[in-house]
Amino acid sequence: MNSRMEAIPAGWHEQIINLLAERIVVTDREGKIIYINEAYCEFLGTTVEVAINRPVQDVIENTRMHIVAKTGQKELAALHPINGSEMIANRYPLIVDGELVGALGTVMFRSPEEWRMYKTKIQHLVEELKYYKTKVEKELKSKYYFHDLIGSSQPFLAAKKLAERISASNSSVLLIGESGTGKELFAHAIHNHSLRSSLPFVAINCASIPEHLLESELFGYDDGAFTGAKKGGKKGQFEIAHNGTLFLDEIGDMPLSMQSKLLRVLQEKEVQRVGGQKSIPVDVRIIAATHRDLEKMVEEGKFRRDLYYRLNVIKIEIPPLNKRKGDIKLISMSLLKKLERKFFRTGIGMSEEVEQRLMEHSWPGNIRELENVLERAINVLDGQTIEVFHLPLYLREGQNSNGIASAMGEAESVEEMSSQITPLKEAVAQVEKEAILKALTVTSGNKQEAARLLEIGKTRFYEKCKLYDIK
Ligand SMILES: Nc1ncnc2c1ncn2[C@@H]1O[C@H](COP(=O)(O)OP(=O)(O)OP(=O)(O)O)[C@@H](O)[C@H]1O
Repeated sequence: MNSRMEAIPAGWHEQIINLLAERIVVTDREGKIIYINEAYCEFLGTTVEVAINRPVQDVIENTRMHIVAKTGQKELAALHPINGSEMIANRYPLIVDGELVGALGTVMFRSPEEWRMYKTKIQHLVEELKYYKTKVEKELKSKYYFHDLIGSSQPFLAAKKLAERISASNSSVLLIGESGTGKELFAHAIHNHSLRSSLPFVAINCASIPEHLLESELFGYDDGAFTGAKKGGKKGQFEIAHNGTLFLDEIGDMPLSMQSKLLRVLQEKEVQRVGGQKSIPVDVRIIAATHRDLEKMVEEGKFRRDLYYRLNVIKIEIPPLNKRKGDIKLISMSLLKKLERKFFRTGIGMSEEVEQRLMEHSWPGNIRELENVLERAINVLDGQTIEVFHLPLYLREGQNSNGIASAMGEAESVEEMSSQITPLKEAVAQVEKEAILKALTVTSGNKQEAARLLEIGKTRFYEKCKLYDIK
């Protein structure tokens, strides 16, 4: 029997490939798509004609195909978030005649039904895995000190000075600031500058812990507290942070039922593990942080007033990046140094035009967004100077700070101006769509984070994405 490929009629090849893997993409060494099948395009909400010859990162969110095409390192059964779901991706380097020529990627699941079934099955596990992964990463990450907090603008220095001054005290601290302004960095720095610095610093993100895990995570559990509980029980974060600092990030997202339990622990300075009887004394300094307006939440009955007072002993407001634009260059330089180490590069700088674009932007995602923009630029940079075309589209186009092109300034007559007026409903829809797209760019496609930036619930966010056909 002839087992050579030539024996297979040419017209069969594509169908055979499609049967082997429902969604398939092939790139060259530069990460440019040279083949993608219809099923994959359909799933991505694009077409083969649009996708072909484009950089794979522009077509497939969160892809790493261009990296595999460069490194030659295969990645098997990797979790790949697409369209808000975790898919399983395999990425193989393509080696022809001993030479790395590109990469081949497949995504599992043959039908949306199959994918939905799988998704329901593993959703719980993925949530838990994500939570523990972030926690481990955080624990391994180097700790920050006040000198790591870059900025010389007046409002920033005032916040930093206050934080430094109160470090030695044992009072609770409430850090208020938009997402990505550096609240976590402040918490680290306060701890490292305090008398507790050699003792544990435990960070916990109240928004990212699945609700059913929060209580046992904070307070621990005793042997046999629930099915699947570890033998011998488990310490909670309060016990682990004993004598040190407990950083409660996103405190505004803590469910009301948990708020009462937290308040009790703060008042009594002792915890009771889930399923346990014993009270365990704990001495922890609390640093809480949120991007939400807690006072408003208290008024609306969404946050306990007594807990708010207990946490809000020392309030530090961290200014958003657009209120300290003078710091943008300094912070960018410091971030570039950090990124140079990460990517084993040296001497990376930015053109004046790029600096100008960075100054003009409103930075809804603050320093985290700036960091993402620079990291993306380094990824696509061949030389040493970041130019405007290395920036994401929304910064390249020089939109004004609201992301809406300023048409008014260009209009010459009343007639011209009136011809530019769109029905309000349409205009609102356009602004909403742009805001969602921008939030998704800022968060590198993370829908949950994008919803948070836009300050709307996840359900509303998904409804809007559906309405505006945003995949
Ligand atoms: N002043 C600063 N100088 C340099 N880097 C900073 C500064 N502030 C924040 N960063 C960087 O910006 C990123 C976001 O910071 P951080 O996680 O502390 O923000 P956050 O306010 O806690 O965000 P979130 O509310 O979303 O959790 C981090 O990578 C951090 O290293």
